[in-house]
Amino acid sequence: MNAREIAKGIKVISTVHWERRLFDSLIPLPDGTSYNAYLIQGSKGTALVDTTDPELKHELLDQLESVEHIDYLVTQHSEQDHSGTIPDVLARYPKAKLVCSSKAKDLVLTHLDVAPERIRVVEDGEEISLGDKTLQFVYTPWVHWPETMCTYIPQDKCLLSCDFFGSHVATSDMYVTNKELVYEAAKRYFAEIMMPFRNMIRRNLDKLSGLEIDVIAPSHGPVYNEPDFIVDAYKDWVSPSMKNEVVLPYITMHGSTEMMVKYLVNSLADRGVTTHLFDLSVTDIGKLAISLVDAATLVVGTPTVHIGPHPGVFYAAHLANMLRPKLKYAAIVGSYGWSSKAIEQISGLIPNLKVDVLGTILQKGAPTEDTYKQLDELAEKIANAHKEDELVTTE
Ligand SMILES: Cc1cc2nc3c(=O)[nH]c(=O)nc-3n(C[C@H](O)[C@H](O)[C@H](O)COP(=O)(O)O)c2cc1C
Repeated sequence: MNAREIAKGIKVISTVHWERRLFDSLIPLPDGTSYNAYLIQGSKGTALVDTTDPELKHELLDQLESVEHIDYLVTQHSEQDHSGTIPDVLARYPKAKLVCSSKAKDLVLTHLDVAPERIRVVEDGEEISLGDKTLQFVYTPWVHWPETMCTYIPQDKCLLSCDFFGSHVATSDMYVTNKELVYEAAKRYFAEIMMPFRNMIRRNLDKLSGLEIDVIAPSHGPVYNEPDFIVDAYKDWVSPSMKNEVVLPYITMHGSTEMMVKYLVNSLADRGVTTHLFDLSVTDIGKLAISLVDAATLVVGTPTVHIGPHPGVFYAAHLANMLRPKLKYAAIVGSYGWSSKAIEQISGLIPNLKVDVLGTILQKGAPTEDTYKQLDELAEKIANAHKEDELVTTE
């Protein structure tokens, strides 16, 4: 995209990765993504904040063709999708200083080919004046690496937020136009890389609440000219409150586990509980992560394979453990043929989840009338636990 002005003297240079479908070899990207760099031209100096993924470096360098001089190249986050083109930008502008947080210096030096003498470390709250524009640096650690910082430009009430508030959306729109799409993409991004640092993010939100912000300009996805939309969403995601929802990832090889989980979904629905059901053999793992942001209960469904859970369930259980969602309750259901350690092994995979186990139902072969009775009892326990906690149902 051509550089576009979000305020006088502040331009977004968005390099759009329309066709990318996987991020960090981990996060599915159904809607592609973009990497945003910001050019700030003050009366006495020019800064570029962040760069782009090396795959798209020529798009950024082309946009900088008309920019003769850069005094500062600010790197808010050292991950290569924003920092990978730093060596090329520094080579183009030999007098530019690379500005970063104290923790970022080591990451930059170990990940990129940058001369140490070109680096200027800024502390939390430090400012750099560009004349009629000021760059105010706000440390926001663990969004989602330890070194991350935001840049606030008080004259324009503009916050450059890097990954914080970002969304993986490839779009030609500069500002958010499709709120539903951006909400889901931002929630996916939060779920997959920021949820484990929920408490730190809450602290960072508190820190930013002291700033007057008209525009949030993230490093992925469109710019927010109505920042409350995304700030309120983040406040909700990091709040301790949970919803009257069950997340149910499962796998089946011959249908028995599937009969059990589908019965359970109906039984829960009859009791007013919403279930997000995911067949792990086909599911988008990002959707599973999104549903873990709000849910109170995790139910895992698995057949037994070589004594333990199906390998696909291993992955999902490990992911849930790693993402540390709010979750308060759990249960395990499934089918086996002759001998199983599936329940013990799944329990061992989720030590980070401080959950009350409301039931385990392991059926030999296909479900029977007694299995369905047990599933109704489990649904009743889950619904009662949610009621006692006064969990709300999503509208
Ligand atoms: C490759 C494979 C390995 C299995 N290993 C075990 C096992 O170690 N212990 C066991 O009790 N059942 C084992 N089974 C049997 C299944 O757990 C059983 O058929 C179960 O009912 C399948 O559930 P499903 O219909 O949901 O796929 C195995 C089945 C397959 C296909």
